[in-house]
Amino acid sequence: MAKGEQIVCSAEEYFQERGPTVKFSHLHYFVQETRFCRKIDPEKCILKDVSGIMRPGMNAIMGATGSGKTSLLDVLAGRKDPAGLRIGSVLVDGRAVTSELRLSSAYVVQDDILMGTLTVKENLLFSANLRLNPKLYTTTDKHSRVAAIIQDLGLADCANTKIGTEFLRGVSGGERKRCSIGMELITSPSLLFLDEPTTGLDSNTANCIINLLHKLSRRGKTVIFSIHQPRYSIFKQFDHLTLMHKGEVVYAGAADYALDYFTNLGYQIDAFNNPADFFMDITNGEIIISHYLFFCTTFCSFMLLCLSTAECQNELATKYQESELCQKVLEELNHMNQRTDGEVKSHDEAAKYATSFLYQMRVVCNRTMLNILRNPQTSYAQLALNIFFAILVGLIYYQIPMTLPEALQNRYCMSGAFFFLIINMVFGNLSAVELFIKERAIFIHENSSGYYRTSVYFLSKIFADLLPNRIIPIIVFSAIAYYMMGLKPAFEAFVCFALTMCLVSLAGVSLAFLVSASVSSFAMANILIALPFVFMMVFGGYLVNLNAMLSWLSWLKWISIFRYGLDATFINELKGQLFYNNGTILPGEIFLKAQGIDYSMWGFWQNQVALLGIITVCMFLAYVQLRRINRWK
Ligand SMILES: Nc1ncnc2c1ncn2[C@@H]1O[C@H](COP(=O)(O)OP(=O)(O)OP(=O)(O)O)[C@@H](O)[C@H]1O
Repeated sequence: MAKGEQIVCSAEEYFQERGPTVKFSHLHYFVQETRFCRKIDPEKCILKDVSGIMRPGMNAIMGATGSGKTSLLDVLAGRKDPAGLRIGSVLVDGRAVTSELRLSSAYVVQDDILMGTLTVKENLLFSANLRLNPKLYTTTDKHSRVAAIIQDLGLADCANTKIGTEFLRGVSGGERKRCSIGMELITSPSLLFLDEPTTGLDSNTANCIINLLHKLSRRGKTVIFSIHQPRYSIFKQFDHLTLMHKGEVVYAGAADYALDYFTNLGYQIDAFNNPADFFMDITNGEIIISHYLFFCTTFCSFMLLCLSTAECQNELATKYQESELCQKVLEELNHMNQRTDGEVKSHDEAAKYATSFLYQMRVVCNRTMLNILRNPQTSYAQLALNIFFAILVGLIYYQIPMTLPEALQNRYCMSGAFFFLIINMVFGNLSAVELFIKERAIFIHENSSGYYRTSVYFLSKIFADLLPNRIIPIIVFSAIAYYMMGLKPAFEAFVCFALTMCLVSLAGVSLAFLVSASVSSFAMANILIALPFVFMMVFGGYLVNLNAMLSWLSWLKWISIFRYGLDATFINELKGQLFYNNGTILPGEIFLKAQGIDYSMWGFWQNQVALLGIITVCMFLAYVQLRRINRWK
């Protein structure tokens, strides 16, 4: 397809490709439960011998909570850990589910995962920019496609409204859901999975969403979704119904035949009852086969009834498996399995992204910067905190004299200015632990849907966080504190001081990033970050004489951010300075020697190199941790 050929005015033309047929046979899915980090035996089987065929149209998966709807949907969409699928296979148009297939289909998660500070249109454009190949689609094409989707989903009125965050009221729940669906429709997928698209919406909005899906299905798409308790106007739009109970299929077939099927089994629907509610009542055991009613008149029969009701629920799955309906499906699946036996074992190649690394970098960095600009509280707070502490330190240690003993006491004694500065640099960056935790869900969703590479997300966050939240406030902090305290007047000395402060701060930040990428809760992150900071402070060599106590732990000073920061600041300040004591002049080097600090040129720069080393190692490990995040549902 040549570039530019995609400029289309109507959404209709985007959705012409016919959807695939999804066939799955004898799925047995197991999960390993854990308690106190220990595996509980035996494994839990959450899908038991589930088979079916879903063709282009509206395919609903219904069932009570915990019946296995989402699990089945995830297995079909290739989003569930394949290790749990012990028996059975899923074929999409006769092909096994690979990463490529996963990326070409659409998956709308239950909790809408959208960037709250961006408008509906900006979110859709973000998806278009990253998921449409720029070699095939011009910027105008992408804008046309976004406009068509906005029109098609009825989002025109709120196109320029922000989605909303916890601090900002944005679009309504229904508009949010439609925007989530739009994000997936950008690639005009022929196969669409939706996890409970109507949950949490009022009945009218739910109706609108289902109407929209119905419209898509009539254009040939295969729409597969899980749902519970649909009202009748929604239910009647289903083409195919899979009814689940405790991980087993109790009915799979045409939605409009389901009522006849259960009536044939002996269940009677009340007049005016909604068939969807009726089916749910049957699976929950609240409706019983009519001939059992006879026993209900006596207590004895009541006991019998209870037994038969419990049995009845398990029997539903057995009855379905024995039914002609199921036999037909199995026959068709057997036939297909024989034909595709060789093809199924095709290996899963790494998915290809629609856009290059640099292009992704540009788009993702733009969004991250926009997000920071529209949600600047953290950046403002960081800057304000640094200015406050700089003025505080400046006032406490205002114009430190060059006469002893105050000159040295105030500079480097345990309670001195430098220690205070370094502590502020390290602990002032605790907010960095939220970086990867806050957006974990959005990263997992977008990364596994093929928006961008992990490295792109990592680098964009690092650049976007480091500049506004770390480097700029620290330079401001250094300038205020340095000149208020009256430290060495040479400008180079100030530059070296500011550089040391930046490196100390970045070392603390990189450790926070590592923790942030490794855990998913703030509470855990706070515990994990406080521990190494306190250790580094204690074993930095200034609070405790390591040779006198715990000498076997003295090696910890080599990984102490505090030690490198303090050594560098002392050398920078004391080297070449003269101090006065009762008429005698003492060079700063004497004090450095007394402390055992190497004040040569390398002696100073080795601290910066060590800090850079800590930053590099922690950043690298943070990236590795981000890659290791479990993407399976
Ligand atoms: N990773 C897991 N570990 C333990 N149990 C699990 C896991 N995944 C699913 N289950 C269990 O499998 C069963 C089916 O879960 P599933 O989420 O598929 O149900 P559902 O029908 O979609 O429910 P709901 O409507 O509440 O979302 C539940 O009992 C659930 O607790």
